[in-house]
Amino acid sequence: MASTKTRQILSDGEFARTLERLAFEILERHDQSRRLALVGIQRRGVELADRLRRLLENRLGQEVPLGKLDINLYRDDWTTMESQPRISRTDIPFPVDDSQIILVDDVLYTGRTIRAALEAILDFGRPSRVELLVLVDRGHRELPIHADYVGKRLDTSKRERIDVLIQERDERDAVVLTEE
Ligand SMILES: O=P(O)(O)OC[C@H]1O[C@H](OP(=O)(O)OP(=O)(O)O)[C@H](O)[C@@H]1O
Ligand SMILES: O=c1cc[nH]c(=O)[nH]1
Repeated sequence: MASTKTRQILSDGEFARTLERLAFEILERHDQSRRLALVGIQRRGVELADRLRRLLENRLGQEVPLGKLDINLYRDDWTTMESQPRISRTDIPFPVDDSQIILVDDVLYTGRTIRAALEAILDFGRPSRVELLVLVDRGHRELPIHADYVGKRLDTSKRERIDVLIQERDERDAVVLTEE
């Protein structure tokens, strides 16, 4: 049996501080914006976006709309996937036209999830701008996609896997690298 080695990349304290820094970076660029909205990609992007929303609302003193996106139907490997795509929920409860959207996901790897997410968002309307925030950018892009806000950049090998654990779903906050 192949052995696996696991290493913690972010502890719960580092995780919280990283989200606070990312919220400050958003505020630096979106000072007075009333058209700011967050969209989390299912699954853990949604919980991350919700954490960021609370941090932003505390600072801005105004509500920041939060949407959820399930990109499974937009995947470019849909027809070759062995199992049926898992359908969770898409809910965009704000007008997308002219909004400034920050798309939130846990890990950026090939970029194919983000490509699909952009296609999904554009089906709802025409935002004035879309930016990307990820907790971990692990490299190995297969498309010309980059993140505007990055929690942690990691040089990884393709044999490694990054898992983001989040309290609301996994009972603790952490980022873990597994080498197979
Ligand atoms: O840049 P990419 O190569 O597209 O990879 C990044 C995506 O992979 C993971 O999702 P996964 O498909 O594992 O589903 P999950 O979020 O439901 O666990 C992760 O949450 C990102 O959304
Ligand atoms: O390492 C990886 C690659 C894709 N998606 C993840 O969540 N982790």
